[in-house]
Amino acid sequence: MLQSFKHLFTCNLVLSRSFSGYVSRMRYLMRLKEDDEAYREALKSGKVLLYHKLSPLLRKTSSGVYKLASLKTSDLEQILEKVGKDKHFVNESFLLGCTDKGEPQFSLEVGDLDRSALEKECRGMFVDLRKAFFMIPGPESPLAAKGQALLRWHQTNCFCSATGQPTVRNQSGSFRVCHSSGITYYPKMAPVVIVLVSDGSRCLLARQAMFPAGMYSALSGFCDMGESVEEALHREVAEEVGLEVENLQYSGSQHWPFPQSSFMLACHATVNPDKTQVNIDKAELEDARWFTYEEITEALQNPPRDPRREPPVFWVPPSYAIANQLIQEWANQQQLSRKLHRLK
Ligand SMILES: NC(=O)C1=CN([C@@H]2O[C@H](COP(=O)(O)OP(=O)(O)OC[C@H]3O[C@@H](n4cnc5c(N)ncnc54)[C@H](OP(=O)(O)O)[C@@H]3O)[C@@H](O)[C@H]2O)C=CC1
Ligand SMILES: [Mg+2]
Repeated sequence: MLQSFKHLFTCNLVLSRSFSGYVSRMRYLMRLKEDDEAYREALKSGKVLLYHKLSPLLRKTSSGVYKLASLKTSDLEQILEKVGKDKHFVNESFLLGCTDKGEPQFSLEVGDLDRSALEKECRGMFVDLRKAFFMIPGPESPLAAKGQALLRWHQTNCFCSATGQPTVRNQSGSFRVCHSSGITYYPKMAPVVIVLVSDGSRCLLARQAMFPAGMYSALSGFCDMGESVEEALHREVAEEVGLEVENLQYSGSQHWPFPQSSFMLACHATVNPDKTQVNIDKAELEDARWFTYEEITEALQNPPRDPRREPPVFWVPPSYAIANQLIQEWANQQQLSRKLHRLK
């Protein structure tokens, strides 16, 4: 028996050597989710992102740029003790992923601790996530979002919905179990369709009353139970602006942490250019209108610095939102077809 395990172990080593770095990292993360001992070891050598009441900790670099602060576990233990918390509190961290170099990353909620004392000790500041997205480099946004989403999910899933009994997390935080009912709960995202509708020369953007002043985005909506992406997309456009879309084209997807975790599925679609009259559902939308290529390129080229303080008349969601990707793709497509048209 022992020999066969040994054999398996050797095979795994050989295999992992032949894997690409990406595969090795994914296999490593898989192991950390399942093997508590390996998880504890990883936590000792990993880095932790701190959140205070779900706001991530940022640090200003010497070049004046803000970045997500990730603290070495040993440093964090010392900081915790300085602010009057047991160092073993780091064990409450959740596994987030690992860097390209295979360094494990974790998130920890420290909302019960004194915010300013922590900020001083960590040489950083806790910033509301929406605001942080305007400050940190684009590639850090998904990690900041995931860290917050995972913490929120654990905070709001402490009890079993069948028995009302407390649920218990596994070590890595990849699920929670109710020992009374035996039900395992995994972190969830709600599927949402988002679509940029074009009539060939203009695109349709809308705003909800709760959006920041002047911001217009692509149409979006939660998928109903049992719906396909295509059905949800047709229904949402019909409900919100009274149009029938065709030629659906998938663009990409994104995890979106606000207000709860959504899984955004982004598509392009067209309408018949003779049937573009919008009929807005005022319960959902404050406004929806067609924008020209010139209006869109102007908005893309001049994103507002601080839209909540100085909102422009019209602006589009920032680059970390998948709506921005859709709008950018549409503008590129328009530019190309205009060039081709001129060549004819
Ligand atoms: N990343 C991006 O680029 C963008 C992301 N989004 C995100 O997409 C999500 C959906 O967009 P939105 O247009 O508001 O959606 P909908 O058009 O479906 O309308 C939202 C309404 O659906 C109800 N609702 C809330 N949560 C759920 C749920 N989990 N399942 C079913 N219905 C629900 C709410 O009703 P009630 O309030 O009555 O309970 C809410 O008023 C939002 O979270 C938004 O932040 C939107 C645009 C761009
Ligand atoms: Mg909507």
